[in-house]
Amino acid sequence: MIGFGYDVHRFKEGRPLILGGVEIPHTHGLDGHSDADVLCHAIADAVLGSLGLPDIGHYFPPGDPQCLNICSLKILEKAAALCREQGYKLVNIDSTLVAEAPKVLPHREAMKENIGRALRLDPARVGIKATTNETMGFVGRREGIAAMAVAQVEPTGL
Ligand SMILES: Nc1ccn([C@@H]2O[C@H](COP(=O)(O)O)[C@@H](O)[C@H]2O)c(=O)n1
Ligand SMILES: C[C@@]1(CO)OP(=O)(O)OP(=O)(O)OC[C@H]1O
Repeated sequence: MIGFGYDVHRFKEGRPLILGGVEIPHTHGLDGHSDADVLCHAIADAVLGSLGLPDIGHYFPPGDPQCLNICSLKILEKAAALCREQGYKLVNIDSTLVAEAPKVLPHREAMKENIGRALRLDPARVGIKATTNETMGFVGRREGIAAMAVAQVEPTGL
């Protein structure tokens, strides 16, 4: 079974930029109630979607004081735990970050390690790609970063 996830967060000055659990040096971070890790959020929704479960807002309600600045790797840990509880295991993840800046690919290996650890998945099975939006739209105007992800799961018995 497969699932798809999409998320977007707006840039905000004075916040750290966290992507895939890695703090990436940049002029702006992303705004959010959590750590605003747009990549982890998209991947979590892809995992939850593959199982037909509700999205991350159901498990981590927006505005919930317990979610304030939460490390989004914890959200991935929860999604992976739900997957195991349902009798499924993750096969692989693929994802794309859409950001005009900064360059994120230099941090790819560190992000893969973090995400693999949180999901209990071999980092070699965590795909992370990046593209600019060629200066078009809100991403092109450097207003924020978007992320898309797919997840594949299969029954544990296979
Ligand atoms: N935020 C980004 C965007 C892109 N990259 C890398 O640059 C390559 C070229 O991107 P274009 O949008 O100009 O085609 C892309 O394939 C990525 O390898 C990046 O690291 N960070
Ligand atoms: C995880 C949550 C918790 O507030 O994080 P946010 O930073 O609000 O991010 P968003 O992707 O807008 O919604 C998901 C929320 O459930």
